[in-house]
Amino acid sequence: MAASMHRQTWRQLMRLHSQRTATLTATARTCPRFLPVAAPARRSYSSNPNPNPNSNSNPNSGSSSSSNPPPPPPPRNSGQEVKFWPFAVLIAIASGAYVLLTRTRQEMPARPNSGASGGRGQLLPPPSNKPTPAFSPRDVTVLFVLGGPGAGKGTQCARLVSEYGFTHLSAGDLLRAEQERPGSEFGALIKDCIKNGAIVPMEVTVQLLENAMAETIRSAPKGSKSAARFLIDGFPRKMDQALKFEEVVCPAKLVLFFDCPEAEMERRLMERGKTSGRADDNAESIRKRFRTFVETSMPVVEHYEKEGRVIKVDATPTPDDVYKDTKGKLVKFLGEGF
Ligand SMILES: Nc1ncnc2c1ncn2[C@@H]1O[C@H](COP(=O)(O)OP(=O)(O)OP(=O)(O)O)[C@@H](O)[C@H]1O
Ligand SMILES: O=c1ccn([C@@H]2O[C@H](COP(=O)(O)O)[C@@H](O)[C@H]2O)c(=O)[nH]1
Repeated sequence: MAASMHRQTWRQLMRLHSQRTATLTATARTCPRFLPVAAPARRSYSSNPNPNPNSNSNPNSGSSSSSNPPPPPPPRNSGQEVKFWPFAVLIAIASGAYVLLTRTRQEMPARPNSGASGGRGQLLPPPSNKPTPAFSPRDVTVLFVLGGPGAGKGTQCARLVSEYGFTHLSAGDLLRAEQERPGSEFGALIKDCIKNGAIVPMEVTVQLLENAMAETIRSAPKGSKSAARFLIDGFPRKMDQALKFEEVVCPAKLVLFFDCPEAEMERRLMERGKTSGRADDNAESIRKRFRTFVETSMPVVEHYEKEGRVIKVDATPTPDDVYKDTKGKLVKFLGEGF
């Protein structure tokens, strides 16, 4: 008996549900914009599927007889219209809060240094991406010394040091020292690059040079003239090194370029290789070094030539003659006693 009543109740509920769905679908078809808004449909939702509460047209309602099951239990809002004003109030509060928030955001100054120009706050200037060089060219003079392998850079630097009191820093020597330094994490990399005439990643070489310059200046007697004048030999050999060094270490005053034919350089290097003990003074390494020089280092010389910062010296004559020429050109460029 109880089970049969239960089944009846479910049947009624199901009928009710299909009627309601049919009404909603019909409304949506004729007025699609109602579709997403569920609330209006609820307005007619009452315990009685008949919109007219007095009507008795529902076959399952009205004069109940003992054969008819009792009406289904009313939904929770039975006998009451669903109250919409609380929703309206909630929506109004939420909208108000949203508008307020939007206005406040518009009035906030843009985040400093964000690059945004919107907002009414005072913006800080955008940060400069250019770092300040470690040494100012007002206090420190840097001359780059370039030329092919064996052109005689080291030979001429030694003479300038003894006559004019420059500090000579050879990038190759610094790399070889780093390669031999116990515990160096770059030892193997440097060794491999030198043997193959390849360029060591610029970060390593630029840092070694900066450290050497700082150490020279730090340990020099007060007022020492040579401590602040550097001949940077065999560097920069690649454009990225040139740009990086001038950006973070010190802008160079000029480039001293020793120009020498390959055949002469090869002859000198093969001769030097008899006693130098250098891993790259052999025919195979020399060939690779020449190639790197032409492809990677000459563009650096050309870059500085375009800027009018190159002093070119013919490096074929004897060391004495090359030196005479070098001095004369430096005097012209930098002045007597440079
Ligand atoms: N003008 C010259 N005439 C003849 N031999 C020279 C001359 N200048 C230098 N040399 C000799 O050539 C060899 C290479 O010279 P140096 O070491 O000065 O060249 P480098 O350009 O510094 O070479 P690297 O780039 O390999 O370090 C040395 O043995 C040196 O004595
Ligand atoms: O800036 C540099 C300078 C040098 N190297 C490497 O060292 C060797 C030897 O240089 P030398 O000037 O002839 O002593 C060179 O062939 C390069 O492999 C470098 O990587 N970066």
